[in-house]
Amino acid sequence: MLTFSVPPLHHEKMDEAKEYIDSLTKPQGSLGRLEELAIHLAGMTGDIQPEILPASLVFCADHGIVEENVSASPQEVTYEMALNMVGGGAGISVFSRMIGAPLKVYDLGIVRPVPHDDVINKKVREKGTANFLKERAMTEEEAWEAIEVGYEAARQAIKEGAGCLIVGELGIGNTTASSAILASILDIDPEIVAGRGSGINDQQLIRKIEVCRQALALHKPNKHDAIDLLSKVGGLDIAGMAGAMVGAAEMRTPILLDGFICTVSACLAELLAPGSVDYMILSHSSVEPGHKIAADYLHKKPLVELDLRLGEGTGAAVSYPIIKAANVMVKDMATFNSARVSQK
Ligand SMILES: O=C(O)c1ccc[n+]([C@@H]2O[C@H](COP(=O)([O-])O)[C@@H](O)[C@H]2O)c1
Ligand SMILES: Cc1cc2nc[nH]c2cc1C
Repeated sequence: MLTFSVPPLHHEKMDEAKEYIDSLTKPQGSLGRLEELAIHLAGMTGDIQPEILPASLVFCADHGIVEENVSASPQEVTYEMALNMVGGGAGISVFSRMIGAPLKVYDLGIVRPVPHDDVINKKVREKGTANFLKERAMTEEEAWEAIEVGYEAARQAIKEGAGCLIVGELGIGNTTASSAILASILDIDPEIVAGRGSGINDQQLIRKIEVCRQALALHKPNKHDAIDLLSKVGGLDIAGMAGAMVGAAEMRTPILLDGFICTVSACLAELLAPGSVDYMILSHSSVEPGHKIAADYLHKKPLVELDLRLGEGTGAAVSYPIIKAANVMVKDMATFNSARVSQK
């Protein structure tokens, strides 16, 4: 079992960054949220002009709950899309290339062996999670193992030079697990958070809500305990992402959150290691209704709204140039003094 320790934000550096930003050639505050972002980056990294090279980490796994007809897509899509990701043709592949982020794809429990060296084999369960309407999704030991895979993946990416992590997922059925987790954490009816995922019909949505209700009634997870939640109604991909976030937060590395599943993982990361949330930036707002609810719970405001619902880390990769804009503002803009611009 790992024990975590997340450092607090560096408040002195945040004050220093604010003062420096006010000396740049622009009316004070005129770069709005970019200024807030630059101050936040300083607090996270402890550096007012940090290097924020991006890296994308995608955690893939299958979900036994798909037996309950809660997804629009066949389970094979997890396997097929993992290959597409490393083949360069998935959304996260092209957006990672666009921003110069190396992409690593981890298999935590895709139901089939994946015959490609670039899909990193870290299977915690050969057949993915169990159907949590009938039994626990996984054991507590397996939840820890999946967290550890993510934790080590983040540490490795940061050691290899990453200064900003894009954390994504792939797993048919994972919006059902995420809905159950979030409803449990917030003590609300699953109807409030469950949505259409990759595109289910009305009848399937009713079933998805009922599946979540019944699973929560059966397992009664402890909403304060990430391991209990993950092992009872979670997913290996969701656990991997939570571990990666904790690993990044411990190393003062900014984390760009993506959509619904990713943001639910962020809630779990905060349960595992309080303070992790300080190292997170929410990239966009997903169409999935639970995303806004999870974001509000974490007190996070999305940078952009593009009506995305793909997952994989795509919204984070697409939004990275905004973070980079905040970074070049503070690195490259002239000051009133250096450019000899008059100031009142
Ligand atoms: O990130 C999101 O907000 C998001 C919303 C809906 C669907 N997804 C993706 O779609 C898959 C899960 O959808 P589903 O309907 O099978 O639960 C999974 O692979 C996610 O990456 C992702
Ligand atoms: C094609 C496809 C790609 C995905 N990427 C993440 N979830 C997905 C679901 C589907 C169906």
